[in-house]
Amino acid sequence: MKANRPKRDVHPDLARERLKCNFNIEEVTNIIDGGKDKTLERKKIEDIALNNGACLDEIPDECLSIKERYENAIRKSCIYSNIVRNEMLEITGMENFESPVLRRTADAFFKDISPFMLHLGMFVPTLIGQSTPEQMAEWLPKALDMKIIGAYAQTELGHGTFIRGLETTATYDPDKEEFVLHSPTITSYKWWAGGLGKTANHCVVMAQLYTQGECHGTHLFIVQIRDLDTHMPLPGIKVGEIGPRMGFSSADNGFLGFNSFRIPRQNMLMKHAKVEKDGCYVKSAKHGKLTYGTMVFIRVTLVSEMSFNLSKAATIAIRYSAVRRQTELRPNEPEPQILDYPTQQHKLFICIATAHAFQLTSKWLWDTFQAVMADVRKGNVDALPELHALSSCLKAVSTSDALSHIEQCRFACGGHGYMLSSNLPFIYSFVAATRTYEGDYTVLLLQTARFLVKAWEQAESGNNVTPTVAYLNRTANTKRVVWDNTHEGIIQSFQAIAAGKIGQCVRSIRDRIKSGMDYEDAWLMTTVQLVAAAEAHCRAVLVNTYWNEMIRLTKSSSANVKTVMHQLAVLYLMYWALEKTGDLLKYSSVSKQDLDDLQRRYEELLAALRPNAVSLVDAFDLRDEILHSSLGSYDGCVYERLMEEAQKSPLNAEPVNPSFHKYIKPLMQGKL
Ligand SMILES: CCCCCCCCCC/C=C\CCCCCCCCCC(=O)SCCNC(=O)CCNC(=O)[C@H](O)C(C)(C)COP(=O)(O)OP(=O)(O)OC[C@H]1O[C@@H](n2cnc3c(N)ncnc32)[C@H](O)[C@@H]1OP(=O)(O)O
Ligand SMILES: Cc1cc2nc3c(=O)[nH]c(=O)nc-3n(C[C@H](O)[C@H](O)[C@H](O)COP(=O)(O)OP(=O)(O)OC[C@H]3O[C@@H](n4cnc5c(N)ncnc54)[C@H](O)[C@@H]3O)c2cc1C
Repeated sequence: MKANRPKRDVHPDLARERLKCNFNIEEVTNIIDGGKDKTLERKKIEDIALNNGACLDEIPDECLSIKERYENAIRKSCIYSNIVRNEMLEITGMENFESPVLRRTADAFFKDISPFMLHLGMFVPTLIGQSTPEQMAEWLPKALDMKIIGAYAQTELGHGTFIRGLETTATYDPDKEEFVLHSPTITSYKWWAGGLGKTANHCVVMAQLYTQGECHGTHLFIVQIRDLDTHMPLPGIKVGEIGPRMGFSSADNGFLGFNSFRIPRQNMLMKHAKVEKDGCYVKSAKHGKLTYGTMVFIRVTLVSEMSFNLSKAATIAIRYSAVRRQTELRPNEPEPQILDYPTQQHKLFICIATAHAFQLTSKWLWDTFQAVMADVRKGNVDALPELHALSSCLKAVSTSDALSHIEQCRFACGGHGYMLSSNLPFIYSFVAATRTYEGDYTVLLLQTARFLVKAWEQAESGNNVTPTVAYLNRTANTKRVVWDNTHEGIIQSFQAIAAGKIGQCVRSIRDRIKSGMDYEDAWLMTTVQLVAAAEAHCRAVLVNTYWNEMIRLTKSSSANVKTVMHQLAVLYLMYWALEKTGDLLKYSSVSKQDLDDLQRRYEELLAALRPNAVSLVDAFDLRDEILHSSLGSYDGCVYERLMEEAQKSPLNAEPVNPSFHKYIKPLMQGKL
């Protein structure tokens, strides 16, 4: 089903906005993409995938029934994965199958989500990260060639966060050289896995491993759940879809139960531990948590995923705000564009800056991840705790911030932002899930806090700590940092806030232990503060990384690009400094006058960025097919598109709905 949309002239307000631009848009796009060559590659891939128009639906997805929506998503997933398999991977290379470009291009096909997303997003990365070379040779080509379709079934009805509490068992039977998978209770049913309900024929299952009468904790197994020909569930497998959700409507999130279901011994993913034929358990992992590797990988990728979602929301809201006019400022003057209101700029410019902050930080995080993984392959796991702490807090804070900024984008679009055709509700509900999945916000910040408390104790006793907490060596024993309103001063203040909060947590725990509590209770009573301390640490990492990366990446940029990139980074620092004035007053020497000055400079910066706002979102270079928005298209023809989308409502298919004759008329006539 293809729909041909009329080509329209660009709305004069948007055209005027674009004339005001004073920087080279392409240069900024190149910085976001990671270089000119990357931009060219992305555009080439987008052309291949999108120029055939396969992404457009005659009937909007949201007007379909649950079943039709799923079937349409599968239809498009097959078209899309064929394009990926036959054309795109040739350009990106097989090793880059999870490239953000593929992810971004997929959005043009799926306003919501593809049922294949978890196959490529988690099943394949788990095969790569957790298999032996022999297992990889067996499974990976089939998975990449879509000969098998997988899901990642870890979470159960009773446990998502506490992985050690999972109940599914995998008991080794040495006589048959098989594992017996079993779901002993209702709470042990696998629950939530994307693509598991109806699509997948295989999945990775996390289960408690039992061999020679002993439990060795959770391990990963690859399990075929459906017949490859008939697609019927195999005997011993109970599988289905979990029901309607806030978003992820077409991802057929599923449940799965095992009734003494047997799989060959070779189906345990044995990179980090194995079970010999005789049932002997051998652990080769140098770190107990390496089986959690796929989660760390996804947490790392989610930071750039948040940048992408925020850039979509910001593009929609800013283009709309340039076209929308509301309220006379003075009698008989034309109504201003709502983008001229500083309150609107306050809601929206931080979204552009945050998309940049997350994008630049995500590249740095990705490089860190790659370096740590290279060390792990050589047997050195020393940097794993820091990577876990870093990926946990950046996943938590980036998803949470993206969610609240996207909600601001919706507010910024008034009533029309509430329309599904604006795409903002889809973006919001997709991002809402990211705050929970792959580790809930609070839970992950508490993981970071464990690392920070240890680092603080090391710094306190004069030992050097790892790079991302190096600021503790400088600040752990200082009371308040001297306020300085330069960017260096603001970054140091964020580090002082983090150090101050971590130190306060350590003191609270110690005081509680002194007054008779054991360590676990003292920790538990301090968790509200610990979450705040981990968030503060994450903010310190974000402001520092964003600033340093922005300076590094604009070294050879033209003067005006340097200026606008600099303005965005300063805006980001100021926004968060003003959000955290209470903390600044507590942990720095900032005065009321300093804060008033900061507020004024922030407002001046909003005004300075105003003429470039539309061009800054143009620099995200998001094609209309990817935006899917009646409010955010490049031409700005908002009202025409809203009307066009309204016509597609199934309720408009007939002038009078049958319910009038069945119910309303009898009610009016007193005959009901
Ligand atoms: C054709 C169309 C295709 C279209 C798509 C194309 C594009 C494809 C590409 C897609 C790319 C990107 C998109 C991605 C989308 C993904 C969608 C994902 C959907 C969601 C999936 C899921 O949610 S899967 C389930 C995830 N579950 C969780 O995250 C659970 C959270 N819980 C935990 O992680 C853990 O239980 C815990 C960390 C909270 C606790 O674990 P545990 O109890 O075992 O540990 P302890 O608390 O006792 O800690 C012991 C020590 O271990 C340290 N630790 C813990 N974890 C780790 C780790 N991972 N690494 C290193 N160290 C770790 C912990 O810190 C403790 O240390 P000490 O303090 O030193 O003791
Ligand atoms: C859209 C979506 C897709 C998903 N896809 C998959 C998938 O493909 N595969 C898969 O295996 N799973 C998947 N999940 C499951 C997801 O990973 C879990 O829901 C997530 O990890 C949270 O776990 P939970 O649901 O058990 O929450 P809970 O842990 O029950 O959390 C409930 C509340 O308790 C709090 N809490 C829990 N533990 C603690 C603690 N120790 N300290 C303080 N507070 C705590 C949390 O902060 C939260 O407020 C998906 C979930 C969603 C929403």
